[in-house]
Amino acid sequence: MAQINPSILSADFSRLAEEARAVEGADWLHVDVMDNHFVPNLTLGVPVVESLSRATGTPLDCHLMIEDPDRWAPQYVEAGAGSVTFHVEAAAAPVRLAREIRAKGARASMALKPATPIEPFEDLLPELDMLLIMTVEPGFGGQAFLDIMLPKIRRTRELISKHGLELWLQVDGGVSASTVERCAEAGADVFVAGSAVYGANDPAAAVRSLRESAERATASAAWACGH
Ligand SMILES: O=C(CO)[C@@H](O)[C@H](O)COP(=O)(O)O
Ligand SMILES: [Fe+2]
Repeated sequence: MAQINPSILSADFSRLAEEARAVEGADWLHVDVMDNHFVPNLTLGVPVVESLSRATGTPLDCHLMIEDPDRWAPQYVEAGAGSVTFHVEAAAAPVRLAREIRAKGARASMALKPATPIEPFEDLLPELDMLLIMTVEPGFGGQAFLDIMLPKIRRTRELISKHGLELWLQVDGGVSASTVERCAEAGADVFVAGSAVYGANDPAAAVRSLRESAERATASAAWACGH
């Protein structure tokens, strides 16, 4: 079952609660936390996540593009996030951190920037509930999808199948009506979409349409046979 997670980064920050409610029916609300160190952009932090979690019934999928996630990630669980993603490039102790996120009651997820390969992290996969493959350089919404990431999505799906894991495979960056099917065919099952949802006249309809396209592509994909 394909999941669509609208990214609040493309919403109007002066009306966050309203914008969160505009995508009710989405599986998760994707919240991009940027610290202007790990990426050259600054967004929001723990107090805003706390308020958002009270303002919407949609669970929060927090994507931490920050340094020192070992210190900060647990605070996002306490603030109400249902899923917390840290970047492996920034984490000092990714296994310990994933275990701590899970122990606090959230789904633990690890992200890879475009130039970070999956292979060195094969043994970590059982510690995770989701793996995020960035399909743009992290930092900004509205960038063009990097189709050179498709082989990495494919290889990651093969590793997940090889180990018989339930792990979700998320793609983030440039996901739209014209790229979602290729991501689904390659093996992704969770799709973050910022500009493709909040740039649409009807964001909730955009979510439904992306989900339909992803599910159609998944149904005919070799990786999903018997999934
Ligand atoms: O993490 C990020 C960017 O760093 C993303 O979540 C973007 O916010 C996705 O926006 P679009 O590429 O879909 O416009
Ligand atoms: Fe993101």
